[in-house]
Amino acid sequence: MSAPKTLYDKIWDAHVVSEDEDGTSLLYIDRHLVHEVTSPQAFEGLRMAGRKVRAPEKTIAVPDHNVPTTLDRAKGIENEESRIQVDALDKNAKDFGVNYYPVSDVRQGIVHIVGPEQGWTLPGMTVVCGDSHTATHGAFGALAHGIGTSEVEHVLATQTLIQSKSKNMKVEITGKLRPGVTAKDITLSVIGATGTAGGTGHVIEYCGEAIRELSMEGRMTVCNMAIEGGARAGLIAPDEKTFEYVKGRAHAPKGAQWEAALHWWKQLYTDEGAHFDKVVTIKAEEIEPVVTWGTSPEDVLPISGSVPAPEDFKGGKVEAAKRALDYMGLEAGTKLTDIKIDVVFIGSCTNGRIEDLRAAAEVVKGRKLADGVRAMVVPGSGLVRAQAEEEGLDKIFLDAGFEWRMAGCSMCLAMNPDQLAEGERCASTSNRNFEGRQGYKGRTHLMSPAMAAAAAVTGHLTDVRKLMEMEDA
Ligand SMILES: CC(C)[C@H](C(=O)O)[C@@H](O)C(=O)O
Ligand code: SF4
Repeated sequence: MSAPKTLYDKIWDAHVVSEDEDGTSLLYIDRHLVHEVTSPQAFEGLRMAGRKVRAPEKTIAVPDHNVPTTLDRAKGIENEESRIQVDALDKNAKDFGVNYYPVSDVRQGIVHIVGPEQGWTLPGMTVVCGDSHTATHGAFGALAHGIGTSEVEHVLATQTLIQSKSKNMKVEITGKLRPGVTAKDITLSVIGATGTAGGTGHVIEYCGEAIRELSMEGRMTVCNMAIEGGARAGLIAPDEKTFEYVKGRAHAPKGAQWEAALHWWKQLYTDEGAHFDKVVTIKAEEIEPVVTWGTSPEDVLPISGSVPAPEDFKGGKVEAAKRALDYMGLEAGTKLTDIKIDVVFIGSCTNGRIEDLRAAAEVVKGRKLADGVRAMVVPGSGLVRAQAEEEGLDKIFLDAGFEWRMAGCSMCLAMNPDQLAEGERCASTSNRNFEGRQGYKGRTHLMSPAMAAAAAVTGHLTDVRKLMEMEDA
């Protein structure tokens, strides 16, 4: 019998092409996702060297960060820097013959939503992209992580990547979530518990009853933020839900190939007795709907709490908390539910999928935006948008006074005109609350789609369970 292996060990071992004396390995890459921000120099490097893309059929490109999300976006991009990046991707995709979903294609959207949607992301694969939130694809039991632009060029040219193996970390969420608590609350609570450096040097495998009970979309939300917890990647072992989600998608295997793939996918679990270098266990029943109060994803608290005081922290964190409170314009001791908001953003690769829009719409239905609040819903892909319209969700949002946008990263990072004005405070379903992330001097509170919707209709941070009169509130 060979030694018990973790899921990460198994995928790693299946992809090692060669091992170097310096301890690094050359890994085969199954899927290379590409967006317009981190790829221009990589393609240019190939062009200058007279090289080709080694496996264009395994390379998938889509513009997302810079694209306008207004209905008239076919008119083109005003901002020159943004336009140059998107135009470059248009040209590079054509010149190098890779799979491409241009802005005019209904399948266009955020790269991490398009990959799974089109069946490019499959269990047991290695998936890379010049983007830190590539961790999202780990929800399928794929080893997925971000790479830098020079690595993008290396993968384009060789379909391989030089890597050092990470350590194994297990995050187990035991028991069942209470009503009104979502995948976003799990992933933020994990970071609250471990800190943004808690996963450094590790690949996290999320497991436990609460993870198994999540839908594939919820699992993507959890893995999406593995990087915010410092980890190289997040993983969830594939199961029947995974196979069901993947089956029949455009680029999923078919017929005999499907059967062969299933055979391999069913071996993708951590063996009994396999070693983890670090283990974190959280009880699902103890997780509440949470929001962030500061400028790091670890600045997270249950909505029933109050803004902390710098003295509540230790060491270097005291100064960081002072600065965060100052930047956020918050006073220690303020009840979180007394924090008024100006803007609501529902979207991003964390929470821009159909179930997220359904959850938000359920809260918004029959209600109106609070006075003075502006809000936008930005579906994660054109197909998510179409599905939502088929279900009448667009009408619910429009009737309440929300803007209903086209797909893209949008106000998650404000590379397009969707930005906060100075000092504006936003309830956001995205994954980063860094200073200026959503616009110069803009302030971000991260939360789930249901919680963002509750803030939209009340005008302040709100416990969605109270608004919806759920038993646990
Ligand atoms: C632009 C890109 C490189 C960046 C990332 O890597 O994550 C972006 O997607 C983000 O979310 O900050
Ligand atoms: S939606 Fe946000 S986090 Fe996701 S890839 Fe785009 S900018 Fe990055």
